[in-house]
Amino acid sequence: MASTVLSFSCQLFSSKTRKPLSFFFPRKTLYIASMGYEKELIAAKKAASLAARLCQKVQKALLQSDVQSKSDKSPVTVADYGSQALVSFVLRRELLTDSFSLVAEEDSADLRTDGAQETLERITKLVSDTLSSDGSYDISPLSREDVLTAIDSGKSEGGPNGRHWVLDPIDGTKGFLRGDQYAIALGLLDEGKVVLGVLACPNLPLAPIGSTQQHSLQNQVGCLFSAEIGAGTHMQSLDGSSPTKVHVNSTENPEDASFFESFEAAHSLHDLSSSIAMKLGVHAPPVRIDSQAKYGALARGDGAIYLRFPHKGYREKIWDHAAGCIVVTEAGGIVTDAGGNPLDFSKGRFLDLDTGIIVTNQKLMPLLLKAVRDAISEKSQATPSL
Ligand SMILES: Nc1ncnc2c1ncn2[C@@H]1O[C@H](COP(=O)(O)O)[C@@H](O)[C@H]1OP(=O)(O)O
Ligand SMILES: [Mg+2]
Ligand SMILES: [Mg+2]
Ligand SMILES: [Mg+2]
Repeated sequence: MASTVLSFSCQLFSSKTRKPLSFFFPRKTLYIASMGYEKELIAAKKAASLAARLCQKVQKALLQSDVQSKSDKSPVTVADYGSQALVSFVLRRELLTDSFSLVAEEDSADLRTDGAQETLERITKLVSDTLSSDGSYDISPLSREDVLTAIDSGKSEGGPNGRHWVLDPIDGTKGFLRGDQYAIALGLLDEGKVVLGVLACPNLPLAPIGSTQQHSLQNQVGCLFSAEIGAGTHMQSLDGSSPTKVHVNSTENPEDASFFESFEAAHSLHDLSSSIAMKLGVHAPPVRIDSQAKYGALARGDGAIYLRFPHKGYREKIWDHAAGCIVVTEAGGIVTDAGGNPLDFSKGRFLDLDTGIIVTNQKLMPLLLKAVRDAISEKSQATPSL
């Protein structure tokens, strides 16, 4: 079981004179056991890895196909639903619990219509094939109804009590369609707090992004990040290498920091990020990639800052940040809204946020918060509707 070690020394004071008494307690070491989510973490890694396998198959077929145009939404639909059904199925099989609760992005309403039966059949075959390729489940062929039920198990509202799994079966749909970055993002809430998170990023290079140095892992892609509260963040290849511990970039100097943001300008205000970066003195141009792969890349130190400022009116969902948030915080980083408040995952399916999400290391956060405040106030003076 993972544990956190705290060391401290302590001195007593006389209640009459307020002078220190002449002895010290010896340095003590306290072992605070983490709550222990090992079983859940193993299940989550297995579920996300299998879902990644399913998504990779669909993305490969999509990119090789001469027939389907990239704007065709159907392959993405098949992969989204397939990934959600698969994760739900694996978690239930691995954890064997009666109180299974899943907050997930997709639901089966569209698949229950008459016109969707062919799509549903494709999804059912994909899920069955992926499960059989793993070989660890003795499944009689899955029925369409099994798949619909598995997808609909993601309708939970979450909240502050008990345990809830939180899933984005494909985060970064646009990246998936382009053949770029996407992630399968799975987290676990316990009493409103994220206690574990797994990010499977099938197209993320094992070597650092943006590094100009030659690296032995240069051409290998497919990363699995996993984090458990109090136990740090690890990365391994989706092919199954052993996990290594990762840490956020520790730079204190914004001039050495590079920053991540959404590839899609529709998802985040690029001009606001540029103005924040300028105020901070960041020299490097933004690194624009899709999905929570940004959180993974940041957790292993590829860049030092992630800025996300959705357009007015957009409400962030918990499945878009739960796994990414713990992957970064357990690697030593901080995730807050633009006002410096920690993200609150206990409010149901949505996050209530002040303006945007910012991520960096402990040392840069005060400078970053100031730059964010200044840039937002300048922008709102120029455009009062922000
Ligand atoms: N208008 C929008 N503004 C911000 N985020 C969005 C918007 N539309 C979809 N998203 C979600 O943003 C996330 C990806 O953002 P990015 O890749 O830019 O970081 C995804 O969760 C995506 O949903 P989805 O899970 O359906 O892909
Ligand atoms: Mg998403
Ligand atoms: Mg999604
Ligand atoms: Mg979506």
